[in-house]
Amino acid sequence: MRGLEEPGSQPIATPCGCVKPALETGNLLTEPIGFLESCFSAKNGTPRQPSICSHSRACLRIRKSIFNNPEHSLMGLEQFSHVWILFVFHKNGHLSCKAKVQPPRLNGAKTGVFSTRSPHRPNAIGLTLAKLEKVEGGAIYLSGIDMIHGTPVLDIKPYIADYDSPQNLMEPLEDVNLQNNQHKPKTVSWSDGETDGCDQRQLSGLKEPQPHHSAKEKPKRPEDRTSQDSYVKHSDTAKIQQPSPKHWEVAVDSGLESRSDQSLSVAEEQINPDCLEKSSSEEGIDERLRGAMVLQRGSTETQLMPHHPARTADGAPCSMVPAWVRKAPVATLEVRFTPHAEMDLGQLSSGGETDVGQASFKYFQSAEEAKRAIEAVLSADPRSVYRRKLCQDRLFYFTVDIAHVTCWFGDGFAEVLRVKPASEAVQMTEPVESLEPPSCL
Ligand SMILES: C[S@@+](CC[C@H](N)C(=O)[O-])C[C@H]1O[C@@H](n2cnc3c(N)ncnc32)[C@H](O)[C@@H]1O
Repeated sequence: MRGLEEPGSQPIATPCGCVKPALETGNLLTEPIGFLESCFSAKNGTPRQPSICSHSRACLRIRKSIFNNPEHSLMGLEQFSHVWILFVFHKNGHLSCKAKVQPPRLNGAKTGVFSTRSPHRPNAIGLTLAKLEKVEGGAIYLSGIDMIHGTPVLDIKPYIADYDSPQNLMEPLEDVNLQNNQHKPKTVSWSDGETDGCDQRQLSGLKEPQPHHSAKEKPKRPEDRTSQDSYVKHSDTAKIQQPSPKHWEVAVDSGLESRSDQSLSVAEEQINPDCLEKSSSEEGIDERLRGAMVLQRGSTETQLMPHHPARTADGAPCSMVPAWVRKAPVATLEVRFTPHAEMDLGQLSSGGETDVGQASFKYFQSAEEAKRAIEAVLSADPRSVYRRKLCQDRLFYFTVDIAHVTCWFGDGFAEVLRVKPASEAVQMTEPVESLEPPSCL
């Protein structure tokens, strides 16, 4: 078999004579399809993953320089509930050449850049799974985002659970009685269904995990199943059906994102760390990271369902993440507002007719929604490791929509002290052209 040749770094001349970087070289000359209008104006206080703050909002207008009729490129996208957004971390300053990084969730521990979602990576490309609120002409409206205002977006792809989430991989059609549109109860036992092949197949040599669900847990009868249960089946079998918004949520909840929501009772099995020695030492992983991995299988309460595909139809394993992704050494914080901050927030209005001089939100629909967004951002502890460790008593500021938030952090909590109108509010209606950088990225 022929090995892959190292492609030349020279651009290749096209028949028309102009010199363009060839796709074969992997040197893609990117052109943003649009620049994001986001409720987050700066990196500070922007959630580290989209799942942290479901109320965060953004709008992306496809540029006319990409497609004469941008709306044509979005045709059909409205049938999807979620989209992948590929973008450039344009505020990184420079491309990173560090092979190891220190993700804030690891509180100072190092790990290889490619085992993280760090913005500091060789090609500065970000990937966010966002909820698609609506498609309007040549624009899409998103929620649950972690990108700042002005972010250059390279691509949009529909999120398809069947392809994108190992937990949603298809089961054989025979499992479902399509005619009656009812689920056939499987004859599989709990332990059959859930003591999956992940460990045996992929982690051979590891201690065999014990099933952790009690004997009391029984397979649900069809009539007892929740909407979450039925989503799995519907998505497997009737793909052209438009899922209800409730089902959309479920799809993401069982997806791959790391969550700040520590209340999720994730069913997990701690695997003998010794067995990871080879790969972890070879990768140079930080000593503090050694230890358990988690088989991603969802919560015992909601996801240990007999038909939930803990492994694929052909017995392939489900997905795995290291334990730190779900059980980070960084605690979730309690968030409080001082009476003063509550009053400040009440004075920011949700748009429409406002009293003279009253600032109004561009992205949030109400002060209550803004409050929930602020709580979500702070409970995930948005501080850098440096700040967390060395500047504990410093005030922390960030801007979300038109709210400029001042807070401080104590032991296990964050307290919002003031919420003032930001002097330079992020404008949802701002002409896109004004966001575009002069020429290159
Ligand atoms: C940890 S990254 C994850 C982004 C994406 N979900 C991913 O996994 O690739 C998210 C952080 O990147 C930073 N960020 C967002 N947009 C950015 C941009 N345009 N340039 C540089 N940094 C950005 C913010 O500080 C945000 O908290």
